[in-house]
Amino acid sequence: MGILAAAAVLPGRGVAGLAYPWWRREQDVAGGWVNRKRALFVRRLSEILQLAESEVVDRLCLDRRPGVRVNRLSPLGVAAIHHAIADLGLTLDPLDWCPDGYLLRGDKRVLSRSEVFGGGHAYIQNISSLVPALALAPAPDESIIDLCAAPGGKTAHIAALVGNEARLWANDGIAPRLEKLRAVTRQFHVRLAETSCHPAQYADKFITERFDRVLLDAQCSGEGLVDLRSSAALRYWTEQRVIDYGWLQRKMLVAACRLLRPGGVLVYSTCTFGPEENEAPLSYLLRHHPVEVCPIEVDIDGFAPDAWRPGLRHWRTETFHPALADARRILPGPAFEGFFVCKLRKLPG
Ligand SMILES: C[S@@+](CC[C@H](N)C(=O)[O-])C[C@H]1O[C@@H](n2cnc3c(N)ncnc32)[C@H](O)[C@@H]1O
Repeated sequence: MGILAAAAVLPGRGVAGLAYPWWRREQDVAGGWVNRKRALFVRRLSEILQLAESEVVDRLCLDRRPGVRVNRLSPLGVAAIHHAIADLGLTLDPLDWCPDGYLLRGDKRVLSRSEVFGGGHAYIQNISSLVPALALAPAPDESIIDLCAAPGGKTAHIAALVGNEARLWANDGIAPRLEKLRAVTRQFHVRLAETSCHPAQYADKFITERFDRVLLDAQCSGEGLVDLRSSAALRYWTEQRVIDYGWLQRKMLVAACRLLRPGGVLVYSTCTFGPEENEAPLSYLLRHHPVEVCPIEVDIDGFAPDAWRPGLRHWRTETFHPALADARRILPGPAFEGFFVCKLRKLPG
């Protein structure tokens, strides 16, 4: 067969076989795949969050205002930290629902490159990440474990809430991440009783101590952090990956529950939306282990009305535990990243 004849029968070729070269076809196939994945993702989130698809897209295409937590553990003192931040030409707008929590007005890079951050006097984090430690409501003298702790933002927040006066244990399942956690906690003046590198799903096999409070800020598919303006935003996202994480999280939750003493409190959080990673593993825990859901007493409603949704009762063929209405699904917005938080208490028995 001659070249022109071959070109004529190959799919995707133009009349002369050159008008639509192979590399354009590859690009279009990849582009079509990316667009289909994006459409599937947006449709899924629209169902989960009960928002119009256009609103899902708008909420995942935002430059969010950065959050800042002024670090009470710093030897500099809170007033001096505020002065140092003002001297950088930056402004802090207080969050009435989070002590020492602020929204930053100004360029985050100015703060991250400054001695205020380098010296561990103020931590930069999205304000959704402030909710889990507040929900945990730690108290001095308690024993507390953070099971997926690296890089350490929430560990440092817990330490600040108790003035470094709790027995605080930080675990992360990935060794290099644990090193990062050690560096961050040193930088932010956090006193840790223990660090360890165990897979959270088996942590109860390695750790014999039982705790007053457990934070499980689980590894997840990160749907709440997706920025749809980036063509690579969904590179690693698939529904199968979401389902696989759900199985891991179920095991992590069971181990976390076993690490609690009766009456102890567990906070489960993810930065993802899939019910497979949130309500499904939690429903399993509630149906097979002695735990109950507690309301989350962090009042973000005045700050951002309509900022969150209750946990879902149904998703596709599944029905979830009714108590999960007290879980919170924080919607992505101009300040909040997408997040899920649930607080549980271990019952005696
Ligand atoms: C969402 S991040 C935690 C963020 C952290 N809580 C913070 O506020 O800085 C999840 C962490 O889980 C860790 N991780 C992944 N798989 C794990 C496992 N099987 N067991 C324990 N930790 C794991 C990752 O290394 C990652 O640091």
